Amino acid sequence: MMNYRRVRSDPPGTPSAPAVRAASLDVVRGPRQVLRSLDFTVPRGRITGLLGPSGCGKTTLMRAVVGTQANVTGTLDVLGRPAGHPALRTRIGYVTQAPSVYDDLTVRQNLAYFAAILDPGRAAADRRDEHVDRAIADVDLTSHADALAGSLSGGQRSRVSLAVALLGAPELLVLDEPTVGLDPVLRRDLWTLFHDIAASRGATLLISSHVMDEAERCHRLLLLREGRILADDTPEALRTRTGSETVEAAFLHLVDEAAAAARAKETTR
Ligand SMILES: Nc1ncnc2c1ncn2[C@@H]1O[C@H](COP(=O)(O)OP(=O)(O)OP(=O)(O)O)[C@@H](O)[C@H]1O
Repeated sequence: MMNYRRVRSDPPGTPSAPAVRAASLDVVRGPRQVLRSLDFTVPRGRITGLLGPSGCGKTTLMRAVVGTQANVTGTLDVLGRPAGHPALRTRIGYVTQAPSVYDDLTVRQNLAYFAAILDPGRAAADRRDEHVDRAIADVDLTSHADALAGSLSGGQRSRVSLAVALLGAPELLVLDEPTVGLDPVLRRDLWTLFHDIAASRGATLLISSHVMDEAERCHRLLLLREGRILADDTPEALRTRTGSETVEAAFLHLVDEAAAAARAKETTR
């Protein structure tokens, strides 16, 4: 289905370096400390799900990873560089929750506009057309390529945003709730696409969701609650460790466990 350019290989000596490495990571937004002492890694070439209830800090963590978040302290390395390093700009694709497309342009014109920014110049015109066609096909919008973005459904507009992020063949794709509001068939198709992207070109995907059943589709999970990491494991290991049938049940088990530990700490003071 897809025919991506090969991503550049790791620098010599770092074949298994994680895509993201955080140590003692704190983020303050306004008067609040939103993320507290996070330590985790995101492995390369895999899909890592960032899950947790609304307001737990998923978007804040993603913004820190892509380098758009202020007041980040501690260590946060992304693709071997400190988060926010200018050299990372073309190596990361970021899709925010609100689709960032121009409603008065067609799908193809939207893609062509962003392709011209990424790969400017007349000499690159044919290559750009090829990349635009491929990105549109990857998100299954070929039949809507000449429709105005403003006339598309919410799910279709989200897929245009995703196509824009795929244009530069990024090594790391950071997707903030990409399936929110989509029907079950579209959600399944998008998850198939995410797995294709990871498998066919070794890209790393960090995908947030607050829908726990999507956790089962990830290779690895970071469960967040109130700005802290509750678990960093595979879905299977989480279910086994907590004796739960689903990741949702495992999450609830861990929440109860953390609350019990906090109460025990209070009473021993
Ligand atoms: N601009 C801001 N200034 C101050 N606090 C903020 C700001 N944006 C978000 N917050 C706070 O930071 C916390 C984490 O927000 P964040 O958007 O990262 O959560 P989330 O897990 O992505 O939520 P959702 O699933 O609803 O998108 C929330 O308590 C929120 O109120």
